[in-house]
Amino acid sequence: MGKSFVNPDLLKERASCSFNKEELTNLLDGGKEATEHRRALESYILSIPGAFEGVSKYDHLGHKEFYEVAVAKSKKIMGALQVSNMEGVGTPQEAFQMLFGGWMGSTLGLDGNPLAVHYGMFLPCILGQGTPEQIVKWLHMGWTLEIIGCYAQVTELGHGTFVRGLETTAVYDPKAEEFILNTPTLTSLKWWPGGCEFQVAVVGNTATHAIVVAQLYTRGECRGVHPFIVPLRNMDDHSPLSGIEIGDIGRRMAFNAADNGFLRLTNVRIPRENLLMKHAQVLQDGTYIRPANSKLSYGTMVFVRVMICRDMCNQLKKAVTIATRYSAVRRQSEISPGYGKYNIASVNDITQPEIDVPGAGEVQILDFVTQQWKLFPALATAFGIHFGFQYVMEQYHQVNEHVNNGDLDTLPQLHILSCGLKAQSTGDAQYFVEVCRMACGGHGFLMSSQFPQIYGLCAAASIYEGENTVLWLQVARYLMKSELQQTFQAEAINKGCLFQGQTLCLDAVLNAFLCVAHGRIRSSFHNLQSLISQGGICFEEAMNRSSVALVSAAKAYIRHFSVAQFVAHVKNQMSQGTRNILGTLCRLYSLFWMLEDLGDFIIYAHVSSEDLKHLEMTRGELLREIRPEAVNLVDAFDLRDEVLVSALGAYDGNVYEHLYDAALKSPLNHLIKSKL
Ligand SMILES: CCCCC/C=C/C(=O)SCCNC(=O)CCNC(=O)[C@H](O)C(C)(C)COP(=O)(O)OP(=O)(O)OC[C@H]1O[C@@H](n2cnc3c(N)ncnc32)[C@H](O)[C@@H]1OP(=O)(O)O
Ligand SMILES: Cc1cc2nc3c(=O)[nH]c(=O)nc-3n(C[C@H](O)[C@H](O)[C@H](O)COP(=O)(O)OP(=O)(O)OC[C@H]3O[C@@H](n4cnc5c(N)ncnc54)[C@H](O)[C@@H]3O)c2cc1C
Repeated sequence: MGKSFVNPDLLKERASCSFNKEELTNLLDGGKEATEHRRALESYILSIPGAFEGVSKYDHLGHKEFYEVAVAKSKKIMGALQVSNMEGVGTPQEAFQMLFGGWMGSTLGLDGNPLAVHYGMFLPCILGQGTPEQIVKWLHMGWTLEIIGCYAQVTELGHGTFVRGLETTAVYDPKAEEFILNTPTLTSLKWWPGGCEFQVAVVGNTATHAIVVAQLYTRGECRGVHPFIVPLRNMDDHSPLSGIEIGDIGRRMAFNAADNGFLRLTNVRIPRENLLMKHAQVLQDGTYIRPANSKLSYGTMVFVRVMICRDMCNQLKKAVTIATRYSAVRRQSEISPGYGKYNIASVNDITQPEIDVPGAGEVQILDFVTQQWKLFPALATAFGIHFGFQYVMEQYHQVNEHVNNGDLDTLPQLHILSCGLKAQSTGDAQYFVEVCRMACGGHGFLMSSQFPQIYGLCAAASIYEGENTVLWLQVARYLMKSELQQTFQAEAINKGCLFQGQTLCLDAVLNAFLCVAHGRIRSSFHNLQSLISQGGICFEEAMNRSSVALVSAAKAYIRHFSVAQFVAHVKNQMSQGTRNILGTLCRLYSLFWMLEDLGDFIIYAHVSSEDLKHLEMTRGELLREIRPEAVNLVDAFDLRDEVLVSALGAYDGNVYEHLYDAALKSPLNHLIKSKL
C-alpha cells in the first residue's frame, strides 16, 4: 500500500517516550512470555494464505455474497488451524479465542465472524452444561466443525430479556425416551440465534445443530427453562429435518458477516440424552432431578458476559489507536501562525527521505485540547476496562472451581460483577468509539476507517447477552437485597482533600467514588423502604418505581469497582516511567468519570466549588502530560495493521495513500474506468 516510509509526524511522536513501551505491552498481555506467545500466534494465523486481504475488500458486497465470503473464509482459516500442528506456537483453541475474542475478528476484513457463536457459545455451553459423557460425544465434532452449532439459546420473537417467560416447550415422552419440542405460537419462534446461517446451505457448511432453551415438562409438571441440543439438518444434504423451519431474519445494523436466524419447531423429537444434564437431569422414567441452584443453567450467559468485557476492551483499543494515530498525522488549521511548522522543524531524528509536508504550517489536530479531551479519556477507559476484565476473568475461574466442588456461595457475586462489567464496558466502549469516530471528521464515516464495524459490534453488545438496563437492574436488586446492604448503611467517610499538593491523590479519589456509591445505594434503599412501608407496595413494585435511581446506584457501585482495580494496578511492581504514565491515565479516568457525575460527587463526596476549579486545572495538566505519550501509548496496545484493518490507523500513518487505495476498491470506480 503506497509509501514504505513512516509519516514524519508519527516518527516525531515516537522519537520521545517517557516509559518503556514493551513493558506496558507485557503488562497488558500478562507478562513477557505472554506477549511473545500472542505475537507468535498472530503471525501464525496471518500466515494462513488468504487470512488477511487488506482494507475494504468486501465492503461493497451484498448481504448474501458477504455472508458466503465470510463463511468460506472462516472455514478455511479454521480448517488450516486444525490440520496443522501449529508449529509449537499454540493450540487451535487459543487461535480461535484470538480470532473470536474481538482481537483479530476484523482481520478477516469482515463485519463480525460467522463461527464466533459456534466457538464462543455453542461449545462453551456444552462444556459448562453437559455431563462428561455429553462432552465426549459432542465436543470433538464441534471443534473439528463436523457439526456447527448456533445458540437459539433464549430469545424468541416475543421474549428476550424475560427468560422465565419463554414459550418453547420440551415435553418428555417416557415411552420413547424422547423430548418433543414445539414453538407453539408466532411469538415463540426462536429469533436472533446467531452466528451460523440458518438458510439453505449457501456454501455447504451452515448450522447443523442448535442449543435450544425450552420449558421442560416431565410428568405433567413444568420444571422451568433448560438447554437442549437439537439437530437441525440432514447431515448429508443439509436440508432441514422434519418439523424444522429455519430462516434468516435479514440484514442488521452491523455484524453482517455473522447471520441471525429464526427457528420454528413442530413436534421435533430428540433423544433424552440431548438435554444437557450437568445440573438437572431427567431419568428414563421421567423422574426430574433438580439442580443445586436453578440459575446454574444460566451459566453460559455469565461466561459470555465476562468475555464481552474482553471484546469491548479490544474494540475500544482499536478505535482509540486509529483515532490517535490519525490525529497525529492529520494537520488542519492553525493555532497561531507557524505553530505546526515549528513542530516539524524541531524533529532532529527523522531518518526519512526529504519530503515536502503539505500544510506544515497547520497543526496536528492532536494539539487541539478539545481533541485531547475526546481521545485521552477514551484511552484511559480502555485501560480501565482491561483491568476490570482481568479481575472478573480470575473470579470466573475461581467461582467455577467452587461450583464444581458443590459450593455455590459465590455465584451471586459473580453474576452481579459480570452483569455490571458487561453493562459498563459495552456502554463505555459504545460511547467512546463514537467519540473517536467523530474525532476523525469525515474520514471516520468511511467503512475503510473501520469505525462503522467497530461501533456496530459495540452497539450490538450493549443489547445481546442481557440488555444493559436490565443488567444494571440485576446489580441494583442484589445491592438492595444483599448483606452488603448492612455495610452500605454506614456512610462512607469523606476523607477530605482530593489533592496532595497539586496532584490528584488516587486514594482520596477512590474514596470519593466509594462515598458516591454508598450514598447512591443508601438513598435508593431508604426510598425503597419508605415506598414499601408507607406506600404499601411490594418490593418488586417499589423496585420499578425507584428504578431510575437504582440504575444510578448500580453504575456508581461498578464504577467504584473499576476505579479501585485501576488504582490497584498502578501500585503493582513496574518501572517508574510506566507507573507514572499509568498513574496519569488513572487520574484522567477518575477525573473524567467524576465530572460525568458531578452532581453525585457534590452531594455524596462533598466536592466543593474550590475542588471543581482545581479539577479543571488538573484536567488541563493531565492532558498536557498525556499529549507527548499518546501515540506511544496506543502503540503499546500492539495492534498490528492486519488486526486494525483501518486506512486511518495504520502504523506508518500514510493515511491519504491508504484512503486512496481503499477508495479504488469501490466497484463504482470499475464502472467508470470501463466507460473511459
Ligand atoms: C460474537 C458474539 C455473538 C453474540 C451472541 C449473543 C447471544 C445472546 O444474546 S444469547 C441470549 C442472552 N439472553 C439474555 O442474556 C437474557 C437476559 N435475561 C436474563 O439473564 C434473566 O432473565 C434475568 C437475569 C434478567 C432475570 O432472570 P429470571 O430468571 O427472571 O430471574 P428472577 O428475576 O426470577 O430471579 C432473579 C434471581 O436470580 C439471580 N440470577 C439471575 N441470573 C443469574 C445468574 N446468571 N447466575 C446466578 N444468579 C442469577 C438473580 O440475582 C436473582 O437472585 P435473587 O435476588 O436472590 O432472587
Ligand atoms: C446482534 C445480536 C445478536 C444476538 N444473538 C443472539 C443469539 O445468538 N442467541 C439468542 O438467544 N439471542 C441473541 N440475541 C438477542 C438478545 O439476547 C436480546 O435481543 C436481548 O437479550 C434483549 O432482549 P429483547 O430483544 O427481548 O429486548 P427487550 O427485553 O424487549 O427490551 C426492550 C426494552 O425494554 C426494557 N426492558 C425489558 N425488560 C425490562 C425490565 N425487566 N426492567 C426494565 N426494563 C426492561 C429494556 O431495557 C429495553 O429498553 C442477539 C441480539 C443481537 C442484537
